[in-house]
Amino acid sequence: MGVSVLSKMRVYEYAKQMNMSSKEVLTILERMDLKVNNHMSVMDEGMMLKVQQFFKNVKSGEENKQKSQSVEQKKGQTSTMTTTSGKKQSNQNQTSNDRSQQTQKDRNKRGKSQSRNSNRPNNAGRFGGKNHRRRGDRRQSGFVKEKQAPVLPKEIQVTGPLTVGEFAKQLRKEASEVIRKLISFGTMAAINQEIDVDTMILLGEEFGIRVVYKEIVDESNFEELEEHDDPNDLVERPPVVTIMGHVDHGKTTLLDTIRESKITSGEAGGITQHIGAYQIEKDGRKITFLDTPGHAAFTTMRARGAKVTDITILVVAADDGVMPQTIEAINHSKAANVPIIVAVNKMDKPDATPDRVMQQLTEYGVVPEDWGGENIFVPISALNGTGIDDLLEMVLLQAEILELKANPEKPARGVVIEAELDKGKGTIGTVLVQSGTLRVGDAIVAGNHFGKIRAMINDRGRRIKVASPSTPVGILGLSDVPNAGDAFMVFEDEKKARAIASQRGLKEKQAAQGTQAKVTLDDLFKQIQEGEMKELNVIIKADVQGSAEALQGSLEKIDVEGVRVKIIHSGAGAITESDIILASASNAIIIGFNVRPEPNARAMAEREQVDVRLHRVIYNVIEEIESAMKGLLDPEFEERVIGSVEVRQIFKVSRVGTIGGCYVTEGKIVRNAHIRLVRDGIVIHEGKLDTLKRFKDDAKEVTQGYECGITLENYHDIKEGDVIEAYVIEEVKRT
Ligand SMILES: Nc1nc2c(ncn2[C@@H]2O[C@H](COP(=O)(O)OP(=O)(O)OP(=O)(O)O)[C@@H](O)[C@H]2O)c(=O)[nH]1
Repeated sequence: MGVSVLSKMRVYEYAKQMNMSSKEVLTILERMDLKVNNHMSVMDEGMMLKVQQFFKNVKSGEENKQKSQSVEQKKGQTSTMTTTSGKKQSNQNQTSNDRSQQTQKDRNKRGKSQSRNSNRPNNAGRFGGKNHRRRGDRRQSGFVKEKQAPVLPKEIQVTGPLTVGEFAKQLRKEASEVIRKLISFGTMAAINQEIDVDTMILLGEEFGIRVVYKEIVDESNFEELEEHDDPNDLVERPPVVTIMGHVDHGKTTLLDTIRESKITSGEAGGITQHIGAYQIEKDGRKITFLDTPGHAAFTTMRARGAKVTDITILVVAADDGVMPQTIEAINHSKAANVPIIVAVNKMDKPDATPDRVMQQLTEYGVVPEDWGGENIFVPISALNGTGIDDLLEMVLLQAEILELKANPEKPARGVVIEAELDKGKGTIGTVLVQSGTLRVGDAIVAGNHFGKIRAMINDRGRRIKVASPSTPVGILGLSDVPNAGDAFMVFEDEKKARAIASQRGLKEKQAAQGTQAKVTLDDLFKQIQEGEMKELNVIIKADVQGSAEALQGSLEKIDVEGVRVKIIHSGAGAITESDIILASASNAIIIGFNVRPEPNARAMAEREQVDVRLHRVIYNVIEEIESAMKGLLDPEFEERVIGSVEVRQIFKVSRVGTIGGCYVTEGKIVRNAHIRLVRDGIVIHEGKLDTLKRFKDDAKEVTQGYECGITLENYHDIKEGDVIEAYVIEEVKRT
């Protein structure tokens, strides 16, 4: 840098000389672990040099990245003269360019003079006057070298994190300017480092440019869409309650009692319609109950990603206490983060012992408030109705704590509770509206199906026209039957709904197809030729992470006539069942590098027809895959595993070495077999047997279920628990 430095300077002086704020300099010093107290602290020459070096690094990084761009710019400067060195000059330029349109001659003239201007190592134009020239000089030679000042955008849109360089480009600013602003925020970032949207918005404000975050929305994936509501639009919504508990503890009786005693006001006399959920009113406030007792429905919904329940009522019979399904219900609720209210039922029975229930439940983390816990316990009798009012009050209290809210002023979204095909009416589905308001006539997608809502009925069998958040409602008009737990959403019209539904159907089909056609190296060439294969999915399992990475690097370079290898998973360790599941689900082959499949994984690979290739030399893996892609895979020999033995004891004998006391767990082991020694799923030695003995005698082979003594040729590091796999090499006749 061309800045003249004294051997010592105070931070603020140095900052001034560098045309920076003291805070910026302090931030840099702090990040570089150069301790100073404040702007009055003294910096020595070493410190100054380090700060300068930092800027040099920033600048060289930026220059490398923008090299090609700057070449272009230079070209532009000499040919069209529209690029200048400062904002004001840019404006002047603009005017002169306007004027220059008069004659070609004029343009050429001005061009020459401006070309000289913009190549001068001086930024005078930026500060618009002689007085600032010195300062401009310093800037130029020191930190920010502004080559251009294009018209700045008023607003830019970003869709996610960007690197400093990319963001600067969008702002039409130099990256170094952005870096400098970041430093003033106390953040040190290099040109290639990513910055998040919030930071971009802040930076934008600093530059006077509005940064707007624009979400890329895949509407066909609507269950993943997050709700963004203005808090002012949110209104209270009724809680949605699921009743769970052990068999015969009184779930159905409780659901019936509640329904009969507390039907929504104004609807008395209606005939109960089973639609999978119902709503009651207590003290003018509503509660929605899912009508399918037990945790099966709860879990099915959750497995499909739906979060429906706000509160669980756990029914425990006071005469029976905590039973297996009580515990399951607790675990399901906890896993879903749903608060539990305990209804201690059958209190009318003489042998009811509620204290015992409370005591038992504490063992599972469900503790009454009186005992310092956070669960509400309500003694009830579902049969004769005592305690039901208290229970409902507690539900409302819990709902209040949860502050359940939704925005009713938008198209509805929610979950399918149940659906079936009615011969006369077509698909009848019950949906729970979770946000927005559902209306007759709405175009809707539920699961992979679409439709226009022809009619809606409530849990009293009455026709209704609108359904607000937390309302369960039966709908008519879907093209087909969706699954319980499927998400639904309203779209602007039926055409859009149809398109979204078909997109979702296609996605599902593709996902399902992926699990069917299994790729193997043997038929790879055929599939490539038929144009079915553009990418070979591969899972790598290796003895150590390093070799997995090396193999990954080599395989990713393979390109045979446009077909490439895609590594979908790689890791260290034995090939496990979950590797096989992944391979099967994603139509991949597995490469084991110095590792073996676990016994269960081996069986599963056979069942799932997953091609598992085992190797010890990277080159061989690459060759095998390349050959398979070219249709040249035609090995004349193939290994066949004949048996597996487990080392159960170790004997060290001088002059003989280490003898493994073994047990044949699978197949047989023969004296002249090839072997590999496997420890924790990893091949640690490959070679041949030296001796194979039954008791004291040499044996030619030992079969499954028998013990034997084994020594290996030139290898003595056998350990208890090792597995010795025996195989033979056989000639393969290919058709
Ligand atoms: N005495 C008494 N009996 C009750 C009470 N609640 C339920 N019962 C009886 O207990 C038995 C089982 O009740 P259900 O409501 O069917 O129990 P559930 O939990 O729904 O049972 P499953 O549907 O089999 O899981 C029935 O005979 C009910 O009449 C109660 O508060 N007191």
